Amino acid sequence: MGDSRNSTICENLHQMLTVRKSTNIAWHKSSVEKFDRQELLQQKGCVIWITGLSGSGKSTLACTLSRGLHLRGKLTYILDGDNVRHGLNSDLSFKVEDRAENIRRIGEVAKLFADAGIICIASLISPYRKDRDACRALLPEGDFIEVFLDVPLQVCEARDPKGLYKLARCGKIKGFTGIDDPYEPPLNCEIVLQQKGGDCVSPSDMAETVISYLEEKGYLQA
Ligand SMILES: Nc1ncnc2c1ncn2[C@@H]1O[C@H](COP(=O)(O)OS(=O)(=O)O)[C@@H](OP(=O)(O)O)[C@H]1O
Ligand SMILES: Nc1ncnc2c1ncn2[C@@H]1O[C@H](COP(=O)(O)OP(=O)(O)O)[C@@H](O)[C@H]1O
Repeated sequence: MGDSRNSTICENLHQMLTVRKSTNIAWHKSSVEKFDRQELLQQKGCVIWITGLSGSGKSTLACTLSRGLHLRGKLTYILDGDNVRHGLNSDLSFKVEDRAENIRRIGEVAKLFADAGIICIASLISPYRKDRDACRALLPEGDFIEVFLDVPLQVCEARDPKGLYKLARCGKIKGFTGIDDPYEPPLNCEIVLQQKGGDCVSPSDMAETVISYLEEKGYLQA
């Protein structure tokens, strides 16, 4: 009973957040389009969406990937969940509806970056499949590249670089992903990165896997 009431409240809140309130608006076209910007940059705009548990290595991969692409002369921009929550999303908590809004806003911003011709790297837990799929739906087919950092909870917890798992385990943080809040792994994403037989795969090897994918799909040329 309580659960179904909570989920109705969440659904209503979600609808309130996503209902369109801007009316009487028109779309203005520019004489400089995405195609022109991509020609200028010699690359194709897209979104690389890195999802995974806290401590799985999302920020590390985002930075390594950004550096690797930069060295190849490609323009990137990172939208890291932790960082965006310092500014644009500082009004959002970790409740289910606030996580949904965090992801929705980052998805919309990522879409703008991709339209600018930039390779946008979004790294955030984004624990719900529905929210990630909604971001995918914002972009043209192929331009949303979901990368799942498939690192087991025990490994993330052993790393615990910020001490957050420890706080979550002793109840000082409530609703921590993987402990007392859900994480829904992707069912069919573009890239899955895992450790190999218990050995760590280095962040630069992981970044190379992503760069090879981008190369193969033609994103590193106009
Ligand atoms: N309750 C709870 N659950 C998970 N994570 C928490 C929580 N509270 C704070 N943090 C810190 O916030 C970072 C995750 O922010 P995100 O914006 O990526 O989260 S989400 O996508 O909205 O779920 C996450 O950063 P990462 O460790 O880099 O993932 C944590 O540092
Ligand atoms: N491929 C990897 N192999 C081993 N350790 C890693 C790897 N990537 C990141 N780490 C380490 O794991 C910890 C969490 O990484 P971080 O990038 O902050 O994760 P997240 O952004 O998902 O919370 C850090 O101490 C980092 O040095």
